[in-house]
Amino acid sequence: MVVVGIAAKIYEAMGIQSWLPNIISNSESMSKTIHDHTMDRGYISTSPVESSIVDENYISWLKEHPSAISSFQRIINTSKGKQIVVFLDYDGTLSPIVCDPNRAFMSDQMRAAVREVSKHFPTAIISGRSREKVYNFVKLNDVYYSGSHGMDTMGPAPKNKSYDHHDNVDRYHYKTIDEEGNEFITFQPAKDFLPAIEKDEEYETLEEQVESVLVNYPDQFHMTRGKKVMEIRPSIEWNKGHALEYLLHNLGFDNSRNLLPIYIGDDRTDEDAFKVLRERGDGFPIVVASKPRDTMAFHSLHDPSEVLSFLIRLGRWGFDNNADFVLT
Ligand SMILES: O=P(O)(O)OC[C@H]1O[C@H](O[C@H]2O[C@H](CO)[C@@H](O)[C@H](O)[C@H]2O)[C@H](O)[C@@H](O)[C@@H]1O
Repeated sequence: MVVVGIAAKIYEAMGIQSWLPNIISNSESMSKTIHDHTMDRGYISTSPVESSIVDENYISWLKEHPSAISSFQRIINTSKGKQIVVFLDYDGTLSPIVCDPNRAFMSDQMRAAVREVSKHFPTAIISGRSREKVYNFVKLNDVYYSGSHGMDTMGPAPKNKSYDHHDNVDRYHYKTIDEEGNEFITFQPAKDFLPAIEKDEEYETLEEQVESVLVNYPDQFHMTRGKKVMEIRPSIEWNKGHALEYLLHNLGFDNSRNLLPIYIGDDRTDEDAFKVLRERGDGFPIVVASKPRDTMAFHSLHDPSEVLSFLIRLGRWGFDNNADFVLT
């Protein structure tokens, strides 16, 4: 019953109430009820509702940053007469966070959803990775790519590489099956190092070492921090927020009155773009977060599987409303 109570609170926070009286206390049946319900609403069956977000703090945080899925209609209602433009972060947004950055694959489902969205709305992927790396993960030609935190931006590019994700099979490379029986290959070459990576003291030591090197280059470089990642960046005033503005300008959408930018991202570096949207006052910054955190975003999505649900709905809405965008 405790589990039912918490699940009910989560769903209430997500704006799902009508089915609550029908909840049954048997947890297996409840799982199925949640699964069926989420499927009905276009959610993804891998929803972590049954496990990891059973967290009171998260529930109250959700009230401040409501689910972009339950707010979907409200978001769409504000788009009347406006051009929706979609900005997506890559790691942690379109792909799950994994140990090896070279294995942060985007699922075929996500790719199909992004492809569908890009048919109807200008779509850009803004990443801390190099543009080429992101392109090689996403492999869609009709989207804009902005790599290196927006320092390297390019429009539609020809597909230039195939990606083989079945190489290097060893004991770290194993098959997992989701609730629907779909098979996934998981590859975690740094799995054995996880306990060490988790030790804050060691991360801090590394951080100190990097800083001690950078002290010699005060005008040229600075360090930024992401999810278990430190990056040395050239000291120029350019971030994902600038990239967003640059892309809007380049797409010819300077008239903010007719624009509805949507930006979805999970990292600290995405906050620069959220801030730009807040300041513009015309868009929807959406943070991908499975835990409460300080953010400039208005709405939230729990994880990439919810990003997928949101994008599927957006693409479907674009299709139903004949919103065709032709990239030039
Ligand atoms: O702007 P993003 O597209 O979110 O890229 C940010 C960083 O992403 C990568 O690191 C993160 O994802 C890795 C793979 O899931 C993970 O191993 C790492 O802990 C994360 O920080 C990428 O490696 C970085 O270069 C990007 O800056």
